Amino acid sequence: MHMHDIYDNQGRTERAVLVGLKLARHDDEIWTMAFTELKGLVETAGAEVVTELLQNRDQPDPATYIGKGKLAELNAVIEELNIDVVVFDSELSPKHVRNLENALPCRVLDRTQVILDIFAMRAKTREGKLQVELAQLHYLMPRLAGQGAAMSRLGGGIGTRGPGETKLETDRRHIRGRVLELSRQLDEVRKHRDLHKKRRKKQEIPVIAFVGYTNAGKSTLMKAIVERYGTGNREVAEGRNRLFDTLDTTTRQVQLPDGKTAIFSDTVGFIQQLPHSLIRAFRSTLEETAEADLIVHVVDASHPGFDVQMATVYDVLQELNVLDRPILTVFNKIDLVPGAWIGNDPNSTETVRVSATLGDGLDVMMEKANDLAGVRHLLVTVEVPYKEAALTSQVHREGRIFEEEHREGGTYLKAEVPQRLADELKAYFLQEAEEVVPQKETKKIYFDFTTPESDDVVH
Ligand SMILES: Nc1nc2c(ncn2[C@@H]2O[C@H](COP(=O)(O)OP(=O)(O)OP(=O)(O)O)[C@@H](O)[C@H]2O)c(=O)[nH]1
Ligand SMILES: [Mg+2]
Repeated sequence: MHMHDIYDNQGRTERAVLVGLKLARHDDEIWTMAFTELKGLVETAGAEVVTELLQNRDQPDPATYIGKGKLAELNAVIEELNIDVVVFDSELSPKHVRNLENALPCRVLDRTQVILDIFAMRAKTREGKLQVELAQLHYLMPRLAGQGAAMSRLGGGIGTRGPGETKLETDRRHIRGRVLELSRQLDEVRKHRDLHKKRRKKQEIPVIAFVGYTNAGKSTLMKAIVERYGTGNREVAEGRNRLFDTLDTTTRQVQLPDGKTAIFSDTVGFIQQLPHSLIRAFRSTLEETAEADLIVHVVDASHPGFDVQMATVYDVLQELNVLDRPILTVFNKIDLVPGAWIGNDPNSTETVRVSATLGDGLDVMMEKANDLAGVRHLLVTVEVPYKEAALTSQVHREGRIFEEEHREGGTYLKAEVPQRLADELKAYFLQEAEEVVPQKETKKIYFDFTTPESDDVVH
């Protein structure tokens, strides 16, 4: 059971008006981007945005979100333009919803409901569907009073008009029961997945997770990589130019440049003010990221607000507590902005520029991913014969050298090297190699895309 709020019963495209409230504390650029994004979301959900209404205020009106005058104006617009649904630009409080529904002759939605609706349309797997329904119920619960209409859509069997106190209680109990049931079913689905995960861990296969803003190109990149380097199932759905195209996690096996197998995973994209009920419900999907050995942060470098989008992604990653992982930032869609200055990402371990559609930069990306994805490093103490000079210079290139001496039998080295190189050096070990435990530090969220530096210019 899903709420397809945007469609009416006849399946006719609904006519929507967007209402934006710009508060004194809002940053101009970020606010405008979020509002433009809301338009995209409403269209993605299938409605036609007929017009927009904006208001500047210090604070939202405590009763009706927008002021009384604006509300009157909105009423006139609804009448005149034959509007079916009003969409407000942020998450409305239960009180706002109640008052606005009473004051307006059409349906009232907020940004969160639109996102929930898109998720409901997209969910394909059992887990995805359960998660969306759970998020919808979490959103609905505190807003039950006055949402008789919403309840009838959601519950079906429940009476249509409310909110008599008794009915409200029945609704609450019904929803609570459903929440419990959904949580139980989700637990079951997840248990299965955990089994898979354990097996993977045992085989020491590194997991590389794509994260990024919605529409950044994660799926397109996944497809390009799997086509080139995939082993096993190479089917990946085509990326599409629409918001929240991907909801369910796809994982595929890929061969890294050093020959080792890795698992790449593509999952749901992020957005500003990702509804909290959704983060809660999708926590386990998002937490897959927490299991990853490497996080690949895909950025749409051609988007004018890509820095804001990056900050949003880092906010979510911080909430998921995964900023201690190595991060490879991939500036994608570079074909659309050739020569543009892009900037650095102080949060990432490495940066690379690619075009997923043209395939540019993928090999460099794979090499960097290879180096960052949990490749075990070992501290070796060796004496390499002089005739093996190539090996010595390889240690210089790939390792970190702590001691070096030219001895009679060869070059004495104490160095930290990748597992693969340690294997090659095995014959010359003077003592057992030691495992190097990677240092994990929590990074600070910090951005500065304002001052171009000469070596950051893309040629
Ligand atoms: N020009 C250009 N377009 C790209 C590139 N990579 C992706 N796109 C386009 O960007 C749009 C979004 O791509 P997706 O791969 O679906 O994006 P996503 O990050 O998976 O999006 P969600 O699943 O919604 O989070 C599609 O229309 C792609 O064709 C690129 O390198 N260059
Ligand atoms: Mg996708």
